Amino acid sequence: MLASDHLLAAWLAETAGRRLLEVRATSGLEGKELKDAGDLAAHELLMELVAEYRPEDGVLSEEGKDSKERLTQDRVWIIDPLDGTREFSEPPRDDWAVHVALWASSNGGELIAGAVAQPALADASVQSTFHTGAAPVVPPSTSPRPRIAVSRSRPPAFVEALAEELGAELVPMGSAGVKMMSVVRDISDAYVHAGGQYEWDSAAPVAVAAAAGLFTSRIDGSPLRYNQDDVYLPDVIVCRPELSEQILSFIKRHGVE
Ligand SMILES: Nc1ncnc2c1ncn2[C@@H]1O[C@H](COP(=O)(O)O)[C@@H](OP(=O)(O)O)[C@H]1O
Ligand SMILES: [Mg+2]
Repeated sequence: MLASDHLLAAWLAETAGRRLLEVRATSGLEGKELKDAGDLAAHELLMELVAEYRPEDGVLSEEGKDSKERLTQDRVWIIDPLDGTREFSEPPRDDWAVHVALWASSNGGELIAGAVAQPALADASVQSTFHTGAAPVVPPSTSPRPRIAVSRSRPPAFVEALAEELGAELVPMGSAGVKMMSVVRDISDAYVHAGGQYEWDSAAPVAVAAAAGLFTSRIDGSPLRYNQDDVYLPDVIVCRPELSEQILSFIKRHGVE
């Protein structure tokens, strides 16, 4: 099974997710200490497992040192060991995730696999790992008006104006990955972010969202590019395809300030 990059990504994200649940349940830590312990435990486990199963590949992790050797490698894993760190430290919140993506130099550089695990969602009735090995099927929208997923702690001001123009409502939640998976899961219809983020915040969820047939781009409509020298990737749109034109047009007319 681990010969497949898709299934390896899913297994890595799930395994790190289980480790995070354990840290949350048994460490006795809270607040910043819990955040740091989670970040570190998931990062170290993922580094060990990638080295064991894909020793030739490069890695870019939020919690690791960026060696830049990855710029010369054909395959690079882009990992956020714990996205939504704040929500992780607020049990029993479930809006945090593990992101594992694989970038390859083919076709000028592209994401070729990705997985987002949402470990705290895990109960028998709800799928909690989304991955490119079995691309999720996005159900028809159940909402009479569009829903836009926004940060719980720092919703960008322009998204409120965008929501007004679209007649949309805002759905606050933590974690970039959880917000993108909320579009996949028909909990929202769009995630529009600007003002700061890094490649690891969006790589895996964008790979999954694209595989599920959703629209993904930068806010100027250009493609999202990964494994760049500068890993700052401050803006992203993930939405149902039928909303992309309206969203891009709003941003073109009003900007994001
Ligand atoms: N303005 C900004 N600058 C840098 N990172 C940002 C950001 N806004 C959001 N992020 C990152 O995107 C992720 C989701 O944030 P939010 O829940 O507020 O939407 C978080 O990742 P981490 O939890 O991995 O740090 C957060 O750090
Ligand atoms: Mg993150």
